[in-house]
Amino acid sequence: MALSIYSVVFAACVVFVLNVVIKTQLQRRKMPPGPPGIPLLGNALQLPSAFPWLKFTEWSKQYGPIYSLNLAGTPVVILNTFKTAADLMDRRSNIYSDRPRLIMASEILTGGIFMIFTKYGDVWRKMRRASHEEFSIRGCEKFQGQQHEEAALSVLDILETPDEWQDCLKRSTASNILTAVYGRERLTPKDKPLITRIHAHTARIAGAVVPGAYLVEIFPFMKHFPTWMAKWKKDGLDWYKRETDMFEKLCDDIDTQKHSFVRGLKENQARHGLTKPEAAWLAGIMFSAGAETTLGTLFNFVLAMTLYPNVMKRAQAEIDSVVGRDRLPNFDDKPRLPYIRAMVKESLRWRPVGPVAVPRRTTEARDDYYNGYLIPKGTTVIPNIWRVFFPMSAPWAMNHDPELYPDFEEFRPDRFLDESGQKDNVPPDTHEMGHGTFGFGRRICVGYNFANQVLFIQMAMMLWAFNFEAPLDDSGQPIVPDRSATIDAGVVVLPAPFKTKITPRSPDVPSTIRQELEHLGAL
Ligand code: HEM
Repeated sequence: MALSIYSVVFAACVVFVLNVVIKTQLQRRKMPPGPPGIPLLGNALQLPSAFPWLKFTEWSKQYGPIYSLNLAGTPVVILNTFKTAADLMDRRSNIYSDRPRLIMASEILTGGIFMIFTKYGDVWRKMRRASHEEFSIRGCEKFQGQQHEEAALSVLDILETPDEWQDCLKRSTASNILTAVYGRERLTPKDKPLITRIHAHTARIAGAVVPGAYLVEIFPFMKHFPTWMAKWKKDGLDWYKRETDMFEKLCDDIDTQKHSFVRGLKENQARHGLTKPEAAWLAGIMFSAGAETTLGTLFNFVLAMTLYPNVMKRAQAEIDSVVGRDRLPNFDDKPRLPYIRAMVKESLRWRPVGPVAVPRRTTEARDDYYNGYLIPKGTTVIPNIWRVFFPMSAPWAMNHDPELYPDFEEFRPDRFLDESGQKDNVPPDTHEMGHGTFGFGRRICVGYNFANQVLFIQMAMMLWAFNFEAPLDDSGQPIVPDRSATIDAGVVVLPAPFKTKITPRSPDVPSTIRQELEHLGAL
């Protein structure tokens, strides 16, 4: 009798597993082509845990602009061109705007109100509307004064400690965001504990997203375990409470005399309808989402300046002819600095700090079809924005698409200018930006206007003030940085540490910066 119960249970399991395998295989046949996998696990074991986007690009060579994977039963679609991304994420955004479920990172550690992971629903809509208002192109103009001052101060910092240029930029990008969000004064060493705390918060969330970090992602029923038998859940909920207190306190303490994101949220609270914790977490995410991404892009810019002296000289010539040497560049110069505008685009295209943006999930409402292929409901959709490292016969990765950028590995800003060299010229389906680094559709980066402004003024000021060159070794040979070495820093991918020699372009650089800062009342 006992044997027959076991036999029945065993047979039921076999039928269940076979059913899943057959269903998955039948579904896969209708989906875009892709590498064959093994039963149940599909392609899960073929994907390396480090730099998986390199594998995505390698597969794209074989399977083209859109292909599919099966990651242990989860259907995944990889998009490798701007057109496929725009067709789906821009033009069918009602289906493609959700995020994959992240139980630990989104539902437990951040209470479901960490905007970047939030489900495509009412909370996200409220947050998106409120943040879009403050960070729209018009909204961002209010931050230009502060960004100008911050860029000038950071250039002065670099001038005084050129070997610590990375720390100087780190402080200035952090300062930019915290000043805009909370109306704080420029960061000083006494703010270090706060910055360390926010960085630890970001690192904790990034760690929770790593595949395999928490079993609950594979066995979702574990979310319902009581906290006494699930320490990971208790810790996560404790962190959520502690960090809610931290973000709420930061909002309570804002300087109401200064323009800031939080002041705007408070003034429009009734219209936005955000609860106190939702508003506090919305403000809090801006640092996690905006500081390291902007910083990484500036590191890539410095790398490019070190590798491409001719590009640097052309940019400096443009600045000198428009701005001159008696004052610093400012935002009013932007319309007359097309090459610098193109340089911002090229820095974001050349080395995107987020190789696969933030993955999406199709809504559960219905299956979709694209070019005759099935994209089942609940599919994870990954835009492959990354680049290729070496010439391939047919690589597909959006920012390094050889059909749009034949010399894709070169840093060449004038690819984004028309023949006159004055007007912007960008490929279609890139939101007029020339790259996919800020993502697509309704969930495109809400801070991109803010980031573009910071990048523009920071690059313009650095090029006005400095020359960058590869330093020499003991035998007088230039130490050329490795252009392809990268490190995965959790939230972003950065260039591996490299050295650059930074020198002022003329002896009066320090006095001109000081004069301007004194005039602004910033010194
Ligand atoms: C170079 C700098 C930046 C890069 C490369 C970047 C990139 C991205 C990407 C790829 C996404 C996901 C888009 C998608 O799903 O299609 C995103 C989302 C987001 N970004 Fe940025 N970002 C940058 C700067 C900023 C800044 C400065 C802020 C805030 C001031 C910010 C706030 C956000 C937020 C809140 C989201 C979530 C949007 C949503 O889910 O609706 N980002 N960003």
